[in-house]
Amino acid sequence: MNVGFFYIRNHGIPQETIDKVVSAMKVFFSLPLETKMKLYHREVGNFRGYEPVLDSNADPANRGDLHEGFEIGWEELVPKENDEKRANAGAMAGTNAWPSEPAEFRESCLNYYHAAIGVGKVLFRLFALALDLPETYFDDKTRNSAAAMRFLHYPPQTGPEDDGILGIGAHSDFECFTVLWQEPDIQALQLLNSEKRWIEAPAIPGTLVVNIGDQLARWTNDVFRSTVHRAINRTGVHRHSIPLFFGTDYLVQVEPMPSCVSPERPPKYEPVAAGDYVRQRLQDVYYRNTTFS
Ligand SMILES: O=C(O)CCC(=O)C(=O)O
Ligand SMILES: [Fe+2]
Repeated sequence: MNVGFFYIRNHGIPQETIDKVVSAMKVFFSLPLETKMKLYHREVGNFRGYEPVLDSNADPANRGDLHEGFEIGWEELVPKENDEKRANAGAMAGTNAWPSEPAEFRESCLNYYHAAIGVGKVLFRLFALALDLPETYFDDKTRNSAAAMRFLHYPPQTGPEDDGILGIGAHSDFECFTVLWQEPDIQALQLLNSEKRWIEAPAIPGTLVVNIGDQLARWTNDVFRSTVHRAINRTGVHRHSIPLFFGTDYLVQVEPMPSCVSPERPPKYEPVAAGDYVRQRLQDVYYRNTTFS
């Protein structure tokens, strides 16, 4: 409920699942730019696919973000007939675009994706209990797993502090919460504390970092608050991270829940359909003022 991130240990995701996805993404990012650009997200659509360095810009005060990325949404490892989840994804519907190499990329990514979704489902139950709601409150609002995952590579950064380029500029996340794997012992992530000072969120081996996003802040009328963060990689070595943005189903109306509204705490946010909200925020990041727009 305060500004900050929290860490999870013993999250249950096997180390092998993590090792496999991390090595697969490192191979993918080492491919020639022209190979990766075959999956360019502006051609794939709906924010899926490859994003080159300086393609996004999270902070409108900046010039661009010094990372490359690859983004996916919901997909079963073994497709089911009548995949209801995908059919129902509303404003953010779309299929993933996969590279042909490394061969194990899709399987490694989806194994990790579904393991991390499992962690997110547990967290939703804990958030419900923390709000004095029934434990299953979010279950029917998170059936279609509106969950996007990014694989990120931050090259080491050497430019001056004030040139308007960071690994990822200051922002808060758009969905309910983010489950983040960061490469152990490589410091890059920072968050803005209540005194408006940047403090480090260390990359503690064996943990996942969780931060609250704007959907949950809107939904709970700021009982849970989203925390502004950024990443700067000045370590001299390459750094990778994997955020999973766990949201509510895209068709759900996100509006301050009655238990979070009172005469002393009037509603701060207008209702908005979850998918429209996420889409608009992504559009800002990718189509605002980057070198590519
Ligand atoms: O790479 C990180 O540690 C943070 C990434 C992030 O904030 C984001 O993708 O929204
Ligand atoms: Fe973020």
